[in-house]
Amino acid sequence: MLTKMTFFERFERDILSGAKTITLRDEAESHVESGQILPVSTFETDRWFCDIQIVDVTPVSLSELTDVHAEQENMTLAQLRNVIAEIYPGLEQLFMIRFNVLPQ
Ligand SMILES: CC(=O)Nc1cc[nH]c(=O)n1
Repeated sequence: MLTKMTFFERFERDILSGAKTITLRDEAESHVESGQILPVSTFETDRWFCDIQIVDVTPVSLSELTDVHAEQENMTLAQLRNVIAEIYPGLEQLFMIRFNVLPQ
């Protein structure tokens, strides 16, 4: 089970504002469960910036991504596909983790 989650710094503002409410991860980073509370820090410097509560985790393949997923990531679908291809080149099986940011 994961005990923390990291995000690239470029996503921090969208997460804190509530504009980004999901993250798409590979299998290794999918081991969280509904209700779990996790500290979140930046991938680059491991700086804590919030705590999140997991809503749910759902398998989703790259080819199944829609505008709804993109909106939940505060991106266009084209942007989202590019981001995923950059982070997880060649990976088809993803896991959608929905979360809420807890008040600080
Ligand atoms: C650090 C890292 O992998 N961050 C990711 C990966 C996928 N989605 C996301 O929002 N953040």
